[in-house]
Amino acid sequence: MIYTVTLNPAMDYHVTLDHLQLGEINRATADQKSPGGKGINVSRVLRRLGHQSTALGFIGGFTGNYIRASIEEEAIKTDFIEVEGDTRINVKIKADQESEINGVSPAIFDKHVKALEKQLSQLKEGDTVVLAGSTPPTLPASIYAKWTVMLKEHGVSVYVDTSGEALREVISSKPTFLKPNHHELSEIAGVEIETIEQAIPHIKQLVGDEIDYVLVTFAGDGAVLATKEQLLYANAPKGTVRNSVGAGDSTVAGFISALAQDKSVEEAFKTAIATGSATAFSVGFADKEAIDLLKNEILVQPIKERGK
Ligand SMILES: Nc1ncnc2c1ncn2[C@@H]1O[C@H](COP(=O)(O)OP(=O)(O)O)[C@@H](O)[C@H]1O
Ligand SMILES: O=P(O)(O)OC[C@H]1O[C@](O)(COP(=O)(O)O)[C@@H](O)[C@@H]1O
Repeated sequence: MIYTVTLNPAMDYHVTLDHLQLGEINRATADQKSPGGKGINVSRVLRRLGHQSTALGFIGGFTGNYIRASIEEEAIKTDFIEVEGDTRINVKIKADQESEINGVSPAIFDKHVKALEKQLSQLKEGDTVVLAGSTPPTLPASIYAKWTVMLKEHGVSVYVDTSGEALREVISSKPTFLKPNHHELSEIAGVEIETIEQAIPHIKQLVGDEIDYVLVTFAGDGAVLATKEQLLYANAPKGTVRNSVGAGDSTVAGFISALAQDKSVEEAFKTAIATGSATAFSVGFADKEAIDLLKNEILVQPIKERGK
C-alpha cells in the first residue's frame, strides 16, 4: 500500500491578475481553490495515474473539512488526525510572475503526533510512505528523520520531499528517495548551486549517505537522478508554464507510479519528469494522456563526468 503523510496541508487559493501592485488594491481576474499540501498532491496525482493511496496527516477546521471532502470526492482514501485549529490557507498569485504566501500551521500537540505515530507503526514490509512538505513549527524538525528510521526498520520504502531544517535532518536517516529542487540542494550543500555540474558532487554525496534515489530538479532546465549505480540527466520538455504549483509533487508521484509498475529506473525518471512538466503545463494537475505524450520529448542519458 502507498501512504502519503502531509503534516501541514493547505487549502491552496489561486488568484490570477495581470499585474501585482504592492501597496494597492489588486483585483483578481480569476480565482480557484484546491486541496493542497505536498503529500495530498502526491495522492491526487497517483490517483490520476491509476494508483490508490491513503492520505494521512493533520487537518482541522473548515479548511480541513474542505480538504477531506474534496479528496474523498476524487476517491482517495483518507485517515487524517483531527486538530483543533484551522488548516492553513496558502495563497498562490499568478501575475506577471508567480508568487506564493504559505500560511501557518495550526498547533499540533503530543496527542496528535502519538496518534499519527500509531498509524505509521502499523505499516508493513513492502509498503511505501511519502513524507512531504513543511513540518509544523510546534514539531521538532527531526520528526521525519525519526519516522524514517522506524519505517525503514519495518521494511517500508520512505520517500521524502521537504525543505529547510527538516530536509537537512532527514539525510542521516537514509530515506529511500529524496527530491530536492536545486534551491533545496543549495540549502543542504551550504553553497549556491545553479548548474548541473555544480550539483553533481553534492548529489553523489547524498547517494554516498546511502539514499537509494536522489532526484534533483532544475525546473525547466532538466533534472538529475543518482543511484549507487547510475548518474542520469533528463531534459525538461518545452512548453508554456500555466501553473508550477504541484509540479514537484507530481514528479514524486510519477516516479512512484512507474516503480510500482516494475519499470526500470530510467523509465521511472522519465515518467517523473513528464508528470512534473505535464502539471506545469496544465491549469490543474497533469492527466495521464498529457504525461504519456510528454514522455516522447524526454531523453534520459548517462552523465559523463569530466576526466572519467
Ligand atoms: N519551466 C518548466 N518547463 C518544463 N517543466 C517544468 C518547468 N518548471 C517545472 N517543471 C517541471 O516540474 C518539475 C519540478 O519543478 P521544480 O521547480 O524544479 O521543483 P519544485 O516544484 O519542487 O520546486 C521539473 O522537474 C519539471 O518536470
Ligand atoms: O509545506 P510547504 O513547504 O509549505 O508547501 C506547501 C505547498 O506546496 C504545494 O504542495 C505545492 O508544492 P510543489 O509546487 O513543490 O509541488 C502546495 O499545494 C502547497 O501550498
